[in-house]
Amino acid sequence: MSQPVLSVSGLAKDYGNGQGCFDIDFELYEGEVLCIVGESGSGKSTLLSTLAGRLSADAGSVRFRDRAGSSHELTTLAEAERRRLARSEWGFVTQHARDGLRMNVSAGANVSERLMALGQRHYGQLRETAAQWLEKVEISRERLDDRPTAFSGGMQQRLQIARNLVTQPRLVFMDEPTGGLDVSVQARFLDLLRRLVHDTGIAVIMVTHDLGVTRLLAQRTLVMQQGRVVEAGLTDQILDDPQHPYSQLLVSSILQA
Ligand SMILES: Nc1ncnc2c1ncn2[C@@H]1O[C@H](COP(=O)(O)OP(=O)(O)OP(=O)(O)O)[C@@H](O)[C@H]1O
Repeated sequence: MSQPVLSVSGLAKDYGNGQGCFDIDFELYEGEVLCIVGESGSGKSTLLSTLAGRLSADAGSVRFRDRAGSSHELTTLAEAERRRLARSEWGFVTQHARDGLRMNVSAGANVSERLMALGQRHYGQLRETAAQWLEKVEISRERLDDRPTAFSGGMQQRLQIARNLVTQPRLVFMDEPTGGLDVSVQARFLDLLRRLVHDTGIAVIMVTHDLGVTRLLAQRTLVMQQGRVVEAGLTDQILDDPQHPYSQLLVSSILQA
């Protein structure tokens, strides 16, 4: 088996009030989608932000293997290096598009920004790559010069995906990317995401409340309660035969809904 993209051991973020995330261990491989589920306040977003270096860790290790095979310890990475990796090797898709997009520049500029940050300067090529990525996320290339404010919620989320995937990252963090979308738009968005993961081989770590999303996308799932992982394993096993009482509760509450 290939080396993991991410190896996490003993990771903790302690807000000092007993809240945060603690003793987190897992590995993530290329092409794999891992969902983090759990009730509100269980530490899912804290874990995601700590993994991505947006919050500083208080203990443990997060080792990231880049495309060239070099390994980086993310918990002690210098800020400039973290920014470089964040632009080139990973992406971050937020629940609210306004947090992940630049709303007052064009869709094309949103998609090209990361390429420009990596040194691409040829205007015609940037525009063509941006147009191709809009089409990949099912937005007409005619909309290249429109601002995201003129897009629907589903289109904005698809634009965020294009903005993040254009640099072919190894790993994409997603925080409730379907949270603000209505059900029919969600289904189409999830289909697209599944196809892109399959085609590009990216690894994804996704926080979600929605076990339907987990079932559809994730090979593996972490169940969190009060800042800790109470159950981890294959998604089908966790959803069909949960072992921990809290996972059983979570699954049965969905079945009853
Ligand atoms: N900056 C902070 N300082 C202190 N406590 C915090 C801070 N941010 C979050 N917390 C607490 O840490 C716990 C975990 O929060 P977090 O946002 O990670 O949970 P979550 O599982 O993502 O919740 P939700 O599903 O509602 O987004 C919560 O009890 C929250 O109140």
